[in-house]
Amino acid sequence: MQNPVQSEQFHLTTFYAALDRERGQAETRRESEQVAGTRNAQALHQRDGRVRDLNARLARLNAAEEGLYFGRLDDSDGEVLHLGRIGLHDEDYEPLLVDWRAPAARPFYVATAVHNQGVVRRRHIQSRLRKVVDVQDEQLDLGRTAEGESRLGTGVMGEAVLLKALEARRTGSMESIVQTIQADQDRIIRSELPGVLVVQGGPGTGKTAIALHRAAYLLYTHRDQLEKRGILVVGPNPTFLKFIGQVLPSLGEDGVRLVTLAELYPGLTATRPESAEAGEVKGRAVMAEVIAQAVADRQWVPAKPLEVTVDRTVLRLDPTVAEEARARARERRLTHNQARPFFLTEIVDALVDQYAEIIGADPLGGENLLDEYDLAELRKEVIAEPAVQELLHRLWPNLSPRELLVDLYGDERRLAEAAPQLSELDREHLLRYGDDWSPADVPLLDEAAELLGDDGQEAARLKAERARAIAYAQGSLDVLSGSGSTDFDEDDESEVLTARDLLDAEALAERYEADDDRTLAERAAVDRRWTYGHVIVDEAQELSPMAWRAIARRCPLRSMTLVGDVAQTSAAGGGTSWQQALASSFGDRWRLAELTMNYRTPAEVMELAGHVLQLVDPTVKAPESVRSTGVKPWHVDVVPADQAAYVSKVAGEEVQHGQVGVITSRLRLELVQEAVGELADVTVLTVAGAKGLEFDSVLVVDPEGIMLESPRGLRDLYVALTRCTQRLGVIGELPEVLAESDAWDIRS
Ligand SMILES: Nc1ncnc2c1ncn2[C@@H]1O[C@H](COP(=O)(O)OP(=O)(O)OP(=O)(O)O)[C@@H](O)[C@H]1O
Repeated sequence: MQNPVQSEQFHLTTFYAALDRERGQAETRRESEQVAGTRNAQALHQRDGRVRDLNARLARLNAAEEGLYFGRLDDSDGEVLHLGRIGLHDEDYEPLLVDWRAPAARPFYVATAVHNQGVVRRRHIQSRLRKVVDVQDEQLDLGRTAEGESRLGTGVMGEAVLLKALEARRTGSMESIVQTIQADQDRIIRSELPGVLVVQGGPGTGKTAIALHRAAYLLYTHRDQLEKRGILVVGPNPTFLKFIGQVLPSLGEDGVRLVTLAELYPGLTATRPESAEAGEVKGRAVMAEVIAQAVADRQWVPAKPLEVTVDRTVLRLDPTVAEEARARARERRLTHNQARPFFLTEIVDALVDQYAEIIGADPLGGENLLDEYDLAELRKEVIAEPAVQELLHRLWPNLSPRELLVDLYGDERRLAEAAPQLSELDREHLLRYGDDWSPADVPLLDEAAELLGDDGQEAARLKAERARAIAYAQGSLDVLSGSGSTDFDEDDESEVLTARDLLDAEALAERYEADDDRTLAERAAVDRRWTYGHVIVDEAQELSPMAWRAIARRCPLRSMTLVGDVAQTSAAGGGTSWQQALASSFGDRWRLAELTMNYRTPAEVMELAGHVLQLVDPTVKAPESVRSTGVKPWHVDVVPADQAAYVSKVAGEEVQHGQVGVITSRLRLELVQEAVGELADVTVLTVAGAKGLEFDSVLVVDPEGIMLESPRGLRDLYVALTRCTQRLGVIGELPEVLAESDAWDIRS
């Protein structure tokens, strides 16, 4: 009998042959599509679509190259199922390899010895560069046992393979976990598409990994629904997005846009730093009312009549006229900028009437001497008068969201009028000058954009887009007519009209617009009103109520996955309970799933972090580590003056264990960064920057400082202590909560 490695090598070779065949076929089809000559615009357009589909298929096939085949299920009837990163067929279209996301693959992740779902053996196949390197079996029929079966009885699936993955050195990028997804994680990944799913889990429970695999699962299962609108993934910072950026491409999926909150509003990246207090005020739900009031305040009615001079004639605008015009414009329930022309028309009408009465008055007391033509001329004159324009601008200006906020933040009086519900101190936090933006401004800009509507800039942008499409289409037509003059053959497709016969550039542009060559992420990025088929938010506990409003707006269907840990909240405006965080945008219309196993942090480190968690919230249980390393965390108290140099020395030593993360207080950041310099494999960050990341070895520097420099400092310390996969060292004076623990290996 063949040994398992040999027999699986046979299968693996068959699957790679199928992969190569499919790849070859797709490439050949793409080539023939590209060289096929046609002058018919519609046929061209359809061909472009086919080429795009083939490119997507090829990208998926290429992404499946490493670890193509990783699992096998044998059932009691002798049926065998092979599982892989992608589905493959043989030449007769018989299934060879089942995509891990297909319903048939599910027992691989959820079958247990107690509920074996008919599976008698689960096999894990590990390969490298098309060679099987290891095979692990789990016997799931209770009558039999086999080597490699879960020793701990923890219900951990594929324990040996899992532990190998967890113990492996980190590469600086998150990797796919398709081979070792655990049953409780699988339930979340395959949870139904509609509704808001909140995934609460402590550090290292796999929330990020699961969220990304869920995106891949949803795109596979609901491709028709999701392909056009895409999935939005919101993460805490650019480093984090870089860290997770390879997971979905490695699963062959690209219909996803990854952003931080700072990039959510088109046309700006909001990176201006600001105080935690200002950020907190801006995030409050009440700011929606403040913005609405700020907009309403820009629809001004003067307290007394205003005078304006047109060609030496003084005209008066009565407050009641402005008041009534404003009421009627508001009744239309349009946005501020959309309603503006209706308001202006009434004001101009009133001024023109007055003007006509004055200058058209019959000295003999008869009827007004002006005819319709004269009135139209007077109207033009009134509108052209700069003083009238200025008056109209004061009464109801055309506003962009940025202008509204610049004016609001920069004017104490405006702030007091728009935000009477805020305290004076809160308003002081908002007061500032300039047109640069912090992440907390993004939801406010978005809110303002909703209420103001298009200020003309968006229309200008769309016009530019359209001009681009027309220019492109014109180019295509020129190429077509050029080729038509040289190689047109009477016999060849003589009934097919050339593009120019059928279409002009404008009409062709319309088609190209519908068939945009930019990626989904690129198109969505420039369109504030883009709505996604599904939204995933990572580190969701950090979001303020205003941020939730901006996110919810991007998914009117409310199909969302929100993953986070309310014990790790750093942001002053973030949530410390899901009820409180989500109430204003989702009420109680969300479902909760919880994760309790920690796949990252070793038990020795978690014991220490657990003390901090006890203080953060005594009702929360720390997640249980799936493994221990036998290495206790260590501590050295080094006086602040010597800390940076000491850290640099130790970080240099720690790199022998892999990627090193140095997490320090904001106060010490620069000093430590300078001391560490450009050491390879060492990253120096604050807790905010380390959110969601992990390293083989972590040095936490100045724990007391981390704890004291923010109102949520204890939670920050908890985050910092839980970033390592192997080793933790703490440098500097210990806060009491850590000093009391006996989980330490004390260094001198
Ligand atoms: N089933 C699994 N198989 C292999 N590795 C896993 C599994 N689940 C989680 N991991 C690994 O555990 C580590 C932690 O996962 P992840 O970063 O997704 O956790 P998290 O819950 O988002 O953590 P945090 O809240 O601390 O940021 C990652 O390296 C991830 O790949």
